[in-house]
Amino acid sequence: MVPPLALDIDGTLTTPTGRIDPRAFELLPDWDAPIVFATGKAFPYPVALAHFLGREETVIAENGGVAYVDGETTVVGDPDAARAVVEAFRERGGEVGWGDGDTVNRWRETEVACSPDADEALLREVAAAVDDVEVVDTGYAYHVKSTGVSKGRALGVVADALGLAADEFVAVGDSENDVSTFGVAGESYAVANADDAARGAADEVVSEGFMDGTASVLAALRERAE
Ligand SMILES: O=C(O)COP(=O)(O)O
Ligand SMILES: [Mg+2]
Repeated sequence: MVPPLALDIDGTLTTPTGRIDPRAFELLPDWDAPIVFATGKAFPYPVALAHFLGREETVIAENGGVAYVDGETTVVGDPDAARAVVEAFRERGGEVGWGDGDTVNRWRETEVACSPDADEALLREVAAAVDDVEVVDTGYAYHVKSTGVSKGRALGVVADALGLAADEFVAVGDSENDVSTFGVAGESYAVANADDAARGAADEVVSEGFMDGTASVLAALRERAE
């Protein structure tokens, strides 16, 4: 039996230019165990990915702020604190940086994401003045979120609902926001493009990056299960 998977999206299932790697559509639809898509992106993104892969919509979004499994949504964190930080950041001249429509934050319920081009030093300075809020850098965004909210904690909730333990999952990821997942999963892999935090937390750093790395982990898990 192949193991259940907790898969990060950006940097893990994508190409270096941010597209979903087409191999996701070959490898994931028939994976014969639960897959949890665990992302920093807003709720609709992993739901759409699961939907178009023909998988159960079992997802963790917003770095653990939102979890969805078996039709049940769990929302944790203090969006008002995150929004207050970003408001103060704006008042001091900071820009969230996604342009006019801002689809990055439009459906975000528990945190606020700022563009990688945003003024990191100013954002961190403003956030440091507010209790229980932190800034997490995924390489794709600076997330202003409640401390204590994490993908790893959400994986516990989701696993429980599936009748599994979090340590039955194999996790693959690439950044700081995957460290908590790596901490609770039974086995964890950082792809080669991973940041130092993810590399340090993973059981293994694979030699290939992005979907090349993830595909090699999946192939090894499949082989082991045969
Ligand atoms: O939304 C981000 O910043 C990164 O998303 P990810 O957690 O899927 O890598
Ligand atoms: Mg990622």
